[in-house]
Amino acid sequence: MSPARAMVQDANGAAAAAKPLANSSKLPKEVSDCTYELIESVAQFLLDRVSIRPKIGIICGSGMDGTTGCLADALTDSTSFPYETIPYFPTPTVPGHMGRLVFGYLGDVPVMCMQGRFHYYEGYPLWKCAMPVRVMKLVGVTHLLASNAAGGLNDKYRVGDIMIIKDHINLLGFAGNNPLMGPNDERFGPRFPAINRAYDVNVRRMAKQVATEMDINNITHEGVYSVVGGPSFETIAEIRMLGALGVDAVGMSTVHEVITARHCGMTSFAFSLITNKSVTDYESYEEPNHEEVIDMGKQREPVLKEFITRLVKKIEDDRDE
Ligand SMILES: O=P(O)(O)O[C@@H]1C[C@H](O)[C@@H](CO)O1
Ligand code: HPA
Repeated sequence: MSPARAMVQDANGAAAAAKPLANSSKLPKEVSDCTYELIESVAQFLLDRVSIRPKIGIICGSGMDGTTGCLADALTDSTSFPYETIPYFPTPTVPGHMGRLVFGYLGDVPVMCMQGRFHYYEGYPLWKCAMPVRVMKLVGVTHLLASNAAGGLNDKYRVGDIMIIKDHINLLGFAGNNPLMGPNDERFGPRFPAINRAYDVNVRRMAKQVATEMDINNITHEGVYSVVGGPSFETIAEIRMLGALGVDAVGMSTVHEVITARHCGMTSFAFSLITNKSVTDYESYEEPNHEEVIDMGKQREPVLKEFITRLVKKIEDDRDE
């Protein structure tokens, strides 16, 4: 075992160690209070308590972040921080979304993993939803991998399929809402970042190789994701509009995280698990619901775990070259 590994505390130990400091600090209310220095202090809080130095940060979407069968459970030599023990961190309010930041090894690759994310519909502004991505950056993470659950619009997609995201339509952005709104600190990135190459072509290529190796090409696609605010699912007219815009899958997350990651120079990759088919027919009695989203996430969890583990390994090997 490497010296770095030997120093990692067990999950309970670290959580206990984290508690006293965290309770004394409240999440800032205004974006202008969420400064570089504040994010730096959160990153330092974590770095002081773990010895591994991950280059890959993972955000687990619905179904992969629950109390059972979560990706984070697959990490070895793990140190876990319940969100409420981390200074200035928000806490999730959605059933099925745990709230823990877990450091550990996926296979033999050091990673940090968000088990539970923050959504706009929970009442958090987008900068707050995406704040953990900046923490990852200052911890030293170079690659963000985000997963989500999404409704499938593309006729070829079936429930349980995987969609590698090649691009997004930021509907919240169209409505004048973006995680980068507010003062810009150039230490994170430029005022006007380009976002047209948000989903890294090289990592997407690796993900497709992984799908081939796992023999899951028949359930793997590449497509366009659109974010809506939620929490209500879409109307039929809205789904038809999104389809006409070229959207393949629709969800309520990820885009603000990827924008924030790209702004601070991180390489980004994201994929959707198609947990339900979007309803396009006025005669249909089908209704999307959160329970089916969680159930499908759990059913596909072994495949997704394998998919992410192999991808993380490829990214790490590629970084080393
Ligand atoms: O966090 P993700 O985007 O995976 O969660 C999706 C969107 C809503 O939070 C929820 C709807 O069931 O799943
Ligand atoms: N719409 C929006 N978000 C979602 C869906 C959906 O159909 N399924 C899972 N998350």
